[in-house]
Amino acid sequence: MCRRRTTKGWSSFTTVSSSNMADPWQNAMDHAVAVARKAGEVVCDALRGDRAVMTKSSVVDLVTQTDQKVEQLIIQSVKEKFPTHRFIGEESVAAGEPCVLSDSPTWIIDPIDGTTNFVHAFPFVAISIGFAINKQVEFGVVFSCVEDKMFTARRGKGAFCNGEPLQVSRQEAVEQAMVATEFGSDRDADVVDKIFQSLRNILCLPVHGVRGAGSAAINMCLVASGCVEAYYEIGIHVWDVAAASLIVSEAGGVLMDVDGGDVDLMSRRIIAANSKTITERLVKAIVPFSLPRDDATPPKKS
Ligand SMILES: O=P([O-])([O-])O[C@@H]1[C@H](O)[C@H](O)[C@@H](O)[C@H](O)[C@H]1O
Ligand SMILES: [Mg+2]
Ligand SMILES: [Mg+2]
Repeated sequence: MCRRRTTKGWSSFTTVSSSNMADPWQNAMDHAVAVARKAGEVVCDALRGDRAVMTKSSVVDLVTQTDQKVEQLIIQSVKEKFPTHRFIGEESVAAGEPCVLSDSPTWIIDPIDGTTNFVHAFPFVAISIGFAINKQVEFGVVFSCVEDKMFTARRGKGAFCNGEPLQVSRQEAVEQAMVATEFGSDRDADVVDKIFQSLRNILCLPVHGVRGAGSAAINMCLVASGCVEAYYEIGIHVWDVAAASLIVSEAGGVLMDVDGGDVDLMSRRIIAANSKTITERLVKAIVPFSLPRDDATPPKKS
């Protein structure tokens, strides 16, 4: 109990700590968790059936009807509860919607992160839902549905997997680190050469090992869980990493651009790591290159 001075003398009042204050986005976060779980059921059901494959930007950039169906399921259910909110969804952008992150409340959705895994029934696929206001991610939900792992983070309140708190690894010696990365879906020979050059540099640091789950969001949750020290990739999109970026930072991790600058979720490049020390070692080893930004893509629809 504290005392404060009023015009009529001293009165008592109780301080309210920020952790006691009602969270204005708790409803939205609960909804994200519920709809991610429902989406996970759809994805796991589809894994047991036929999965017809279509392609997008290249013959190895895959999409299925399940990606499109799950994105619509998520967007429709959010719209019913939060009709004024905006969306950036992977498959909506592929269909011509703009990829714009304004200051308005925006849901950033990857209906299936790991579509290539999904097509091959390689059991690491996730539903990723980030929520941003004023261009800052407020909460992130990544549901690795085959593993039945629900990763969540609320800005300033920590990161969790199935309700258990997450903490990044404390290992700061890169020579004892495990690093995750992906090859992505760009098969341009120059790009592939740069990816291999980075991989060679990192293997020769040396590191204990290099892994890749086939899902950017799951790789980042592995960083948050302390199973790998770092994940990096050039070629990801904002919907791959928005939710998981908060899960990593709330678990005590670091986010950076591959050139050592500030992370920019629209830039298509990221390092997510347990520490600044490991991140800086990786910056020296990665051969950086640039791709068209997500928010530079002109909308196909007027
Ligand atoms: O297309 P998608 O399966 O949602 O997402 C892809 C996966 O996260 C993959 O691991 C990564 O290498 C690609 O860069 C992403 O685009
Ligand atoms: Mg993805
Ligand atoms: Mg996807």
